[in-house]
Amino acid sequence: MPRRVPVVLVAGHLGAGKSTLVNHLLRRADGVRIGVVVNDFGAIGIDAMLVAGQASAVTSLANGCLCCTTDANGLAGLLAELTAPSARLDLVVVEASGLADPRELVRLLLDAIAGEARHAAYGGLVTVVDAVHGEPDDAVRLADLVVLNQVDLVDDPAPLLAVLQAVAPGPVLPVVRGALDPALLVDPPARRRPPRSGQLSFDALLREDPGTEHAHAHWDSVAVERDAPLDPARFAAFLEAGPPGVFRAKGVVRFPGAAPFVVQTVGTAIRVRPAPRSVTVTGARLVFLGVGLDAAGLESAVDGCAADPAAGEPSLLPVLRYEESERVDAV
Ligand SMILES: Nc1nc2c(ncn2[C@@H]2O[C@H](COP(=O)(O)OP(=O)(O)OP(=O)(O)O)[C@@H](O)[C@H]2O)c(=O)[nH]1
Repeated sequence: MPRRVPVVLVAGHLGAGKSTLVNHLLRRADGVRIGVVVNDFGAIGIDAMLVAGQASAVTSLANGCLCCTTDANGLAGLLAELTAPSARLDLVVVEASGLADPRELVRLLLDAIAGEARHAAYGGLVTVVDAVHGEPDDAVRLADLVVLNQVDLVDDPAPLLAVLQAVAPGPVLPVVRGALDPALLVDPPARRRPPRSGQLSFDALLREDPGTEHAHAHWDSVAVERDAPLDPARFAAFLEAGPPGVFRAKGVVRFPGAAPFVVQTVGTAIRVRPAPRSVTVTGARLVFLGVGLDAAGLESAVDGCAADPAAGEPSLLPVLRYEESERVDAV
């Protein structure tokens, strides 16, 4: 059955390192098939990438500029194609022009998902900030993930990091040369197989060359499992608040008197759907992915969502308002 393909928006000022980050994702895709929408083909060296098989699909908007696309048509049609099951992509990355208004971009993406691009899912707004000139702006305030790039060019990135952390709703990840791990954005596909012994894949060969790439910046994942069911209102409030440091979360959860649900979040964008019948969980099985995660804090926050056995069967409405249509499987 087809699944939804996350679409990630990459925003940031001119020269912040957006193309460098997209390049890194492509080089280090490690089996994740990435489609890219760019304004400027030159910046990424797309032709070379297609020849080398690094980019699975690369395209640009007809008028060449995402920030000038006011109708969802240009973007929605493009995303519908890239996320169609026949395109067999795992992730689509849209690199915005440095001039694009991030709020407008997110609106365009959500309109596209609600309309023509029905196999797409919101994959998050990733805002690239350069450590030399960066400052908190709208793109930071809206970001699901802030990538603080070019930290090699400053003596101490800590003061700007603290400022960004204070205003950004999600995590801030300090990196050099856009070294963001695609696995933070999307789960690596199950079809990926290790290369046969004695033979390096193209991805692996690229990784072998220490001159081409920096290692991914460090991020965390925390798994929390509980046997008892959760309270829908408490759990929804926990997700809506955006647990500190979490970029995305996924898992299965059971509420009193109901069959289990699959839950996925990116920032505070929440999606739930009934779990397949094969899923047997009495409480919660959740994984949180982010930066600087506090495992004990997340565990106690999930404990705080426990249902009160004496309270009977609570209403599922606080959770069901995030239920997605049945048209396609979730990611
Ligand atoms: N020293 C250093 N240079 C970097 C880093 N990241 C990117 N650069 C360089 O910074 C310049 C700008 O990077 P780009 O990736 O083109 O920036 P961009 O945000 O795509 O720029 P526009 O497309 O003009 O908006 C390039 O020369 C990169 O090689 C970094 O972490 N450290």
